[in-house]
Amino acid sequence: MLKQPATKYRPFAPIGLQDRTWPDAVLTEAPIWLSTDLRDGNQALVEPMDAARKLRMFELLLSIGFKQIEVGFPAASQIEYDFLRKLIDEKRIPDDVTIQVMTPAREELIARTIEALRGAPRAIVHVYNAVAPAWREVVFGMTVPQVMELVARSVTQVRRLTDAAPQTVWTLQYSPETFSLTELEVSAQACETAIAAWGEGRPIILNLPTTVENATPNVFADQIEWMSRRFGQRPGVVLSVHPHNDRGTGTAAAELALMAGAHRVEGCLFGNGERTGNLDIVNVALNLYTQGVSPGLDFSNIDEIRATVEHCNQLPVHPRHPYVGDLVYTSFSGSHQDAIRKAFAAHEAGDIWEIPYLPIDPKDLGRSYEAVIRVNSQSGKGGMAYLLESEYGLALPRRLQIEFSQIVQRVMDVQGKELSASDLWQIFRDEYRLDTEDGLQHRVQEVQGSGIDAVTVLHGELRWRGEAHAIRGRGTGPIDAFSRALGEVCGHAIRVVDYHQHAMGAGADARSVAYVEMRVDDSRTLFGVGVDADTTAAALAAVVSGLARVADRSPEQAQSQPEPVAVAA
Ligand SMILES: CC(=O)SCCNC(=O)CCNC(=O)[C@H](O)C(C)(C)COP(=O)(O)OP(=O)(O)OC[C@H]1O[C@@H](n2cnc3c(N)ncnc32)[C@H](O)[C@@H]1OP(=O)(O)O
Ligand SMILES: CC(C)C(=O)C(=O)O
Ligand SMILES: [Mg+2]
Repeated sequence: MLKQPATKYRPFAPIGLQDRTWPDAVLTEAPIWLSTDLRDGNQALVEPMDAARKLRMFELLLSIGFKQIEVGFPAASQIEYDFLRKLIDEKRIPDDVTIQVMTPAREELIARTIEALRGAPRAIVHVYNAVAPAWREVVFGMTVPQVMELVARSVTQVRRLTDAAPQTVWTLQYSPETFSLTELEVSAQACETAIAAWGEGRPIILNLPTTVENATPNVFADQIEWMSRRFGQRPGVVLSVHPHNDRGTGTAAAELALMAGAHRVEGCLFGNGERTGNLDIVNVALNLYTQGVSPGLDFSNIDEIRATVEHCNQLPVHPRHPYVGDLVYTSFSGSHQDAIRKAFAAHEAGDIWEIPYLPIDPKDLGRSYEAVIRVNSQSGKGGMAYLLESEYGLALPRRLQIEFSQIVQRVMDVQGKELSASDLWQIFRDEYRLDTEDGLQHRVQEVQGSGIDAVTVLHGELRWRGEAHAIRGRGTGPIDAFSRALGEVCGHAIRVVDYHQHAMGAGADARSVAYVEMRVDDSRTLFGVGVDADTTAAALAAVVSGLARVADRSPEQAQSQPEPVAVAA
């Protein structure tokens, strides 16, 4: 038995490119994108797409803006063949779009593939054969010259058959499959052989895959720069890459390869594909977007795209998947929420996007801000204040945020699950008695004196715990007068120490919300909240709310739930 399984493996040797230039390159434009969802993605599905799903995927890819789409492997099955025929016969390929189809370097399969393309206005014929040592030795049992012979024979056949169908504009794509695992000279020789058989200067895509990712992405970048030096300036040649994601670095490999000289990228939406998937083409495109480079693909309704992809592939997209997952624009943790809330408040339309923890504006992808902040036991006051403000228009003063977040935390400790904005609103209404009938029902207000010496005298009828009380109070203003009057009825000394008010809602439905911070019996400081169409009534209701909170606390509660701690602003 192996004691150290790592001894089974050997590292892939770096290629030792000394004067590499790609580390200094900056991506300033989008590459040519090829979607292989209908081929490489499809061949990896538990249940490959039927005709209806294929068509839906094709139309989705068109709507996103792909100009090159690998639509299948027509020699593989009747479904694949018929789908290609449908696209051509029903003239479903827009004038600015080129379809691509794949075939192994096998005579009968090449013949059937090109036959399937008859009548296509434009087409890329994609021929591949594996060139790495293990495949040469184990799969094909071929020497390097025999592999080159296979390439020459196959491409010559493609040329002969396509020359016989001049109504189609043909491009050859040659992929030395397993490129990243292959000696560079062997890959280069295979590409030279393909170019020579196809005809120097005629349009050819040299597509270099990490069929299986085998090294860190910088090694792939060196390989691509090496190939780019050899083929990058050759007339008719487009250098393309086709990364997979076995090491989880498909995106990095593609980006570094573009820096190293590739101009075209093949991949699948959300990284579907063999094993751990093809390169996630959405990821690379939106990474460019966040660097200020337009990818030329439209993901402005990413959720709809995801729904279609999930339908076609019958595979779910992970909630943490870059840019599209359900949770990727959501912060649960308090300090992140605090930073996001402050940055949103400071952000103005037209500003550069610099919102902490949100690398992209969710609205650019058709997502809303609703899910940006969600409250659970990891959250702080900022998150809950954000939800109450964005959903219910409550701008809680900072010290009230601190008080209320401790109340929410206690609920959370018992329930242990996420609280929605409406849960928070209900807790808030209950805690601050927004639904009680208590309060000043009728009031008559008079002001005696004037200027700095003016005194408000307030008369009225207070409803307190279901009973009506006639009250009369004098003070420096209505709040002060009312606090004194209320204190007399309830047997408490009330002093208002801070007061905030703002409008909630707009137009005829607008109401005023008042927050009073009060000191009761010189021993407790806490908030009361009142909402009313009238601003003074809202303020007075806030005083009743605060007092009710004091009065409702049983001695046991006071023991087990300490008063929220007032923290200095
Ligand atoms: C990295 C990639 O994504 S490669 C893409 C692969 N995609 C697919 O295979 C999906 C569709 N494929 C299919 O439906 C089938 O494989 C078919 C119809 C193409 C061929 O089926 P079969 O004729 O039964 O052959 P099979 O699939 O077993 O292929 C193995 C044979 O092809 C040869 N072969 C494999 N790849 C290639 C190639 N690129 N060029 C030439 N020959 C090849 C193998 O050496 C083997 O030959 P052998 O039978 O003489 O030993
Ligand atoms: C480009 C082709 C052959 C491919 O899918 C691969 O090598 O992964
Ligand atoms: Mg592949």
